Amino acid sequence: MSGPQRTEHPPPRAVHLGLGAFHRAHQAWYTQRANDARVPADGAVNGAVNDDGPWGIVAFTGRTPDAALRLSAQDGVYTLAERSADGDRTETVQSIVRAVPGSDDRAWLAAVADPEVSVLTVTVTETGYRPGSGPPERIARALAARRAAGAGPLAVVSCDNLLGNGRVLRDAVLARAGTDAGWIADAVSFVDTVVDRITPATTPADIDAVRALTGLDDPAAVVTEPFSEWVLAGAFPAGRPAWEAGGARFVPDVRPYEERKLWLLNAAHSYLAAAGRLAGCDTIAEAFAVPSLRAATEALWADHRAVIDLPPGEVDAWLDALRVRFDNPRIAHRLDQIRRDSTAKIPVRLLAPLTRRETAGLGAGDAQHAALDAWIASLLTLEPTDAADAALARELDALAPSERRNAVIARLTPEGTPA
Ligand SMILES: NC(=O)c1ccc[n+]([C@@H]2O[C@H](COP(=O)([O-])OP(=O)(O)OC[C@H]3O[C@@H](n4cnc5c(N)ncnc54)[C@H](O)[C@@H]3O)[C@@H](O)[C@H]2O)c1
Ligand SMILES: O=P(O)(O)OC[C@@H](O)[C@@H](O)[C@H](O)[C@H](O)CO
Repeated sequence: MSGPQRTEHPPPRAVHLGLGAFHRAHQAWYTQRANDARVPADGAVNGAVNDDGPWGIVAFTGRTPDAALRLSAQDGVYTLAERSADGDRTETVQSIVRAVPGSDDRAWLAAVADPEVSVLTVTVTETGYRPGSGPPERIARALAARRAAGAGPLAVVSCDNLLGNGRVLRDAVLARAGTDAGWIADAVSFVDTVVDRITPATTPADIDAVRALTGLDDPAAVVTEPFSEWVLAGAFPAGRPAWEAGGARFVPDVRPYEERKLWLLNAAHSYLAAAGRLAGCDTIAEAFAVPSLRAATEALWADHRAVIDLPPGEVDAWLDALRVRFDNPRIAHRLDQIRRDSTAKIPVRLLAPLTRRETAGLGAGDAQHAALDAWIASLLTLEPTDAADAALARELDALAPSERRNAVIARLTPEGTPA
């Protein structure tokens, strides 16, 4: 049986770091949409961006080469299955033109230094921005190579679940840039984004489902939900794909949208991952179907929405859609995947909105405290997923139960949470 076949050859004009399921379901899919919506050179796509040809992506893995090897074996082409509660719809994505193991440093530097490349997207998880983690240093070295090649300005687009992801990445890269810092500050734009599309890790059952639907053998297939959102703020000094064609929105400031997404969706995910696993559930849909967990999630949403700066009707509509997304029983988003590296996620998802409530004079919400307590209980009870979770669990274990929540708040609350 054969795999998906390439029929389009867009030239490499974008680079990605962190080739995983989400890049295939999100940025590469938006780029495919932009390529599909191409109009003659003098036309405009959705009235927003003049089209100047198709865009191909050279995508690098972050840590393990597996995704690059799988995708290379099928020339970068893969199947995306959109899974709703009623069924699956498949399409072929051809925007990734090369998939490269992250260990190939020479290819990495050459790709970013290519003058035809004008966008670098990044998905390296929350841990990839921790002090001392590899991606900022790798990006700084690649930007130095770009400067040396005289390849001109570039936009770097963080697509990870952080508050102010562009600013955080910019600070981390500049801190490692040495004598290139001045050039980077002038020539490289760091774009803030809100990214949203629930995309679990692909399973063998997903590959079987794609085979049954398409007749193709595709170990690089990705299964995702129909919902998708991308909100961006920042400059693209050398151009970009017409991502509006897939529904991306360009706004002056992403802050209210990122708080809505991280404090409603991701906060609930982390709460359900902790409390749901303790209750014996495996997936978000299972946990959200437990009445007490659903009620606690609704209470957490009530605490958080009080400090989200968007019209109430807009938040209502977004939450209505979110309930449908969480209820989708055919998206098996495993709680064990969501609770990975939780020490890096809780500051953004639970502690920043807690600080915001306090600075707004509302005080911490009861549901926020309950969610933190559930997370602490999960840390102390379940197998840790990384060294940071294990170290924190040891620390909390040595404290009296009544001291643990305050210790977490004191230790992990992010500095500079905007009031
Ligand atoms: N999957 C989703 O539903 C989803 C939705 C929105 C945003 N995101 C963002 O995308 C990220 C990746 O999600 P995914 O589903 O593609 O995961 P994945 O495990 O499929 O891929 C993650 C990629 O990041 C690399 N990586 C991980 N930690 C790294 C580190 N410390 N340094 C360098 N590279 C590292 C991995 O090697 C891999 O290439 C998430 O952490 C999140 O920030 C994911
Ligand atoms: O991908 P992570 O590990 O940052 O977080 C797990 C989930 O909360 C996350 O992937 C959501 O599904 C996603 O942010 C939805 O857009």
